[in-house]
Amino acid sequence: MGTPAWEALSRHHDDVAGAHLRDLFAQDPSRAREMVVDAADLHLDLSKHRATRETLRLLVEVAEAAGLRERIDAMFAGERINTTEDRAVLHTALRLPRDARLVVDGQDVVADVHEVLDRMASFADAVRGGSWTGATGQRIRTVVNIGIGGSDLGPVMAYEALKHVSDRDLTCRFVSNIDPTDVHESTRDLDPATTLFVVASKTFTTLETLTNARLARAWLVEGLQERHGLSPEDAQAAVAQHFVAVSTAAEKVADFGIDPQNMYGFWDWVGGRYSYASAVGLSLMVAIGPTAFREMLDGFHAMDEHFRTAPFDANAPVLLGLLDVWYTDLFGAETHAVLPYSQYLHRFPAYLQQLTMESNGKSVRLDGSPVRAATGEVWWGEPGTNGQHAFYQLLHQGTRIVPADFIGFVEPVQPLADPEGGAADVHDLFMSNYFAQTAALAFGKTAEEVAADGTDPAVVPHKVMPGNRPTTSILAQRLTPSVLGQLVALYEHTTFVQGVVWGIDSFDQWGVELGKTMARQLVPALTGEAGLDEHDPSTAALVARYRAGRGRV
Ligand SMILES: O=P(O)(O)OC[C@H]1O[C@](O)(CO)[C@@H](O)[C@@H]1O
Repeated sequence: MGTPAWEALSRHHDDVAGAHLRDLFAQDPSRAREMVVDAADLHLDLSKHRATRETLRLLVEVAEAAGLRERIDAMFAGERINTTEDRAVLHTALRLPRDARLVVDGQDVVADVHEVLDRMASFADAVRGGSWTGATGQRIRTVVNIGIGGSDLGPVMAYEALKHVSDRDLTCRFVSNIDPTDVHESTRDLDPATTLFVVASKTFTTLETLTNARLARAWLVEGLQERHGLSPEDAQAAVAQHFVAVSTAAEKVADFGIDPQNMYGFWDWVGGRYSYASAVGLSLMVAIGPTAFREMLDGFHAMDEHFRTAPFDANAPVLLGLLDVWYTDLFGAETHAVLPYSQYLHRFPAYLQQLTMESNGKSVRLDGSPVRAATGEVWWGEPGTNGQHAFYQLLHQGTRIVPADFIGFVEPVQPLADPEGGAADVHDLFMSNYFAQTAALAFGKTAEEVAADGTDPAVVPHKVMPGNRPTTSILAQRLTPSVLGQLVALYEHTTFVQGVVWGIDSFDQWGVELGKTMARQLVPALTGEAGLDEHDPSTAALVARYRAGRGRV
């Protein structure tokens, strides 16, 4: 921004912004073949973007001027690029192969990573194989992950995505919200004797997680006594068999009462939203098994290597990140839709919300000065085809520009014949929507075409499909653990690329702190132990109403 490369891009935007995708394809039909990127097992079609090959070239120059090469190298080398927290950013080290070596502060982090992975694998095998039992000797049937943010969204997203490779004799549940109904609904039909809790919290200070863990511990201890006749002492001691922890904070885990032997650690160079390839993925590993988990890590690593080594003009995360900058800063796009054509990926948009918005929702640069352009995008989405019957109307005919990612798979995970017995199976019916939607968004339907259908002239304007709506199509053969890892790493690095161009720290999250502090301070006001005078008039009035409703006037 402010560089000659940025100025050149802005001038180029003036030239191409008015062009319709219909014209861009007419001028350059080969863009369908050439504006594509292959990264590991992912094929990305960028041809339906409101951009030309010249645009991509100029965007790459912007990235070079922003020092992207140096920033990538610094991240992979373990430099402390998260400057506001003075931390290295090394989620990529979580997926390095066993024989790699990366020394940070005199310590080979790869050896540390694999030591924890091996312990996790032994534990996962023991739970899956039935040798790790609950206090009554019964095998574990349900794993309940208690965590929030990065300690929840990654594991739950990946568990849902890879359910088809999970052990169906075991079920995972995920409790995150401090709303007590979450823990209640997640445990009410469970047997404490066959339930294992994984308390996942990087800091082990997060109010929601510790509160839910305490509620779960009380439910376990009480249930083992009432339903299984354990003495209070035995039920208390059973916590060791029914609770494990995932954290960077060993002392706090011990203070909570979880045996440090049953703690799986990670490191401060793993950000919460970048953490599910670490021990934070323990519940997932129990569900899908160590082999599939390692396949997923290999998928992450394949994308890491692509990002680290591919030239920028053939580098998927670089080009996706730059296209996001293109739309955000030059077209004024405010949101970004992610539309997986896979029901298994139904939590993927929610996962990406934390990844992208906690990372890039910033308004100051690394040096504390105000950013020079709009940053971040509001990420949202739902799986297709559900979204087609809900919000696609706005994508097709609304006045806003919403860049959208369509993620689809060639092979179905569950092969099912067409119930009518035709040539098309249900996956064909499903995927025809994936292809149709991006074509309709790009090329639309003109007034002439609508009129030619014999449409009432008064209705023609309502049926015109403007087209020129940008999309990325991401196509992979099949939703495997490896492909899931590749997809996640793709978006992690895309997020980083944007942050580098905007000059921000994509790895801190100071903006979440004030609300947490204020919530803690407000508790006495809610109970009536403290007055309301020190709060702003609006909040005081609302709390007064709440208090009255709870009989605490
Ligand atoms: O794993 P922890 O330390 O409990 O934190 C949970 C989440 O809370 C946040 O710090 C935001 O409040 C996220 O960045 C993080 O993923």
